[in-house]
Amino acid sequence: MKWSEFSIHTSNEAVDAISNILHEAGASGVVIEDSLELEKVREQEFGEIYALDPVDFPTKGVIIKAYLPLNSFLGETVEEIKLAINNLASFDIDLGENKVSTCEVDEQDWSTSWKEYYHPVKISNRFTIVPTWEDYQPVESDELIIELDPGMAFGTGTHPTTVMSLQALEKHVNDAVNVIDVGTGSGVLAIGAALLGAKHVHALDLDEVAVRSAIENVELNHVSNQIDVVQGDLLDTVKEPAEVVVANILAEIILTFVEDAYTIVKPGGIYITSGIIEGRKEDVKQALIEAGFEIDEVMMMEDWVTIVSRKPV
Ligand SMILES: C[S@@+](CC[C@H](N)C(=O)[O-])C[C@H]1O[C@@H](n2cnc3c(N)ncnc32)[C@H](O)[C@@H]1O
Repeated sequence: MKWSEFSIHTSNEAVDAISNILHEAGASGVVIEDSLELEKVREQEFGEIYALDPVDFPTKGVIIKAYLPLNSFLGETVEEIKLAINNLASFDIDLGENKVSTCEVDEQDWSTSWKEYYHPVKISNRFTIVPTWEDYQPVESDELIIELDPGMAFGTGTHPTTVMSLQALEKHVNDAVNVIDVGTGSGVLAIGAALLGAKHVHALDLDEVAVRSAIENVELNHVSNQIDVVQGDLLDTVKEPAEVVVANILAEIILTFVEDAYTIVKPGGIYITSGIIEGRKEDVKQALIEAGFEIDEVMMMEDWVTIVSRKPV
């Protein structure tokens, strides 16, 4: 079968909105590539492992790739997608380079082309993200392996906002805590929390494609007994408070539920907010403090920020 490959060079800020447009246009999966990341990752080979050095990644925007079946509606669909993307500018969303290109590919080409790019990536002291087709053996005795299939949807798990969230989870999750993962996407953070020993993880996402992808990844990583994945809007499905709550969503969305988040974090517990573009850091910090949280740590990678806050006892 023939497919049309869309490559959209845009800004970090526009990723969620453009991914939604592509999903709505019928794309079966959307993959986000930091434009310099793949190049750097390939250059910095250390044996089988590729190291990500946060300070080494200048911001050049991202490339979003999506695949649509080649059929008689394609011309119309391409025009609709371009129009919808250009309309985002009227919501003050920076579109960066805003270059859209398409080309024709065979299914076999794109389903195997991922394999040239993605290799095991060590993203923190303990976590290594391994594509499903790689036969990887842990190097360290306490190393934790998260298996993901970047071809399915929602990226490789190596986006700065995901990496910082996993690094924060590594510090705060142990076998005494329950975790809530708001906007689970591929399920990568929920899986990470389960591998760190969390008693239970409640993972949720608004997007049903994300929910399906997360369920598949949870099964792939053999952590179904610790995680439930549901479709839900923000905290609607949350029944019990937890010691650790993580939300890797955009600042605009985080700001809408800071007070509700405060009620579902147990006293003494941790709230990890990620997906915050640098320009919104102070707004989110301020909102967290006003809701009653104390700021524990502010992490930065490229122009992304993760804020770890604590609910006082
Ligand atoms: C930036 S992705 C993060 C995915 C994953 N947690 C990670 O760290 O890689 C944000 C996710 O939030 C989800 N999302 C957006 N709005 C939401 C809402 N109102 N309720 C639940 N999930 C939402 C999106 O569908 C997307 O999967």
